[in-house]
Amino acid sequence: MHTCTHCLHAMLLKIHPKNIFRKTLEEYAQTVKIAHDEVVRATALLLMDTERIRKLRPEFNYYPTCPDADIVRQVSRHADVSAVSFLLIDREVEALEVLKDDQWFKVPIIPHAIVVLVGDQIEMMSNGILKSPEHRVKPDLEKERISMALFCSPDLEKEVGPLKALVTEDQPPFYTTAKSYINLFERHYTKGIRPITAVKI
Ligand SMILES: O=C(O)CCC(=O)C(=O)O
Ligand SMILES: [Fe+2]
Repeated sequence: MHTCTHCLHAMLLKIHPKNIFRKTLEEYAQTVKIAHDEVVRATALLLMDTERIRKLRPEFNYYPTCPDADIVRQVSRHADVSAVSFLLIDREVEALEVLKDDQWFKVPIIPHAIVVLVGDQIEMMSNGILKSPEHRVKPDLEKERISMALFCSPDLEKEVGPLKALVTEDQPPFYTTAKSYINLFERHYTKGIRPITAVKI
């Protein structure tokens, strides 16, 4: 049976916790952690906070050939609720698109490259200096596609909000602080609202 929501998120790790693939995934996650620290460091302003972004959540996406591309495209438009996301996209099927200035741009496939996306929590911490882009997957009608995301976030109990160093008299906070920010996702996503609107001042 095919349903479009079913296309999106298959959590293989949960289904196969002892799978041999788990070891490979753990090694990959260790490597991505190094890349993660580099990315956060490269955003200099966040240097003091690298320790806070420590949670890694893998997610596997499988997109079967889809008879109703328009529905899936609408369902999948979102920004990530992570701090930073690392995406391994399909080697053959170009389908990821990012919204910039109200225009959708295809993300090109570059062999062995990892796509790095700023998530909502970095947008909040940077007080809006870095933006979390909306993106979507435009499924291919003829070819199935897979991708794998590693979402990096602070611990749920950590308060996330604009860093003090980035809030001044001239630059007030544009976001409130929030704990468990990722929990806002379900509530808003189903209504088609970006969760970040809930923390914008
Ligand atoms: O499949 C992709 O290329 C992107 C998936 C995605 O945006 C996500 O899992 O948050
Ligand atoms: Fe995403």
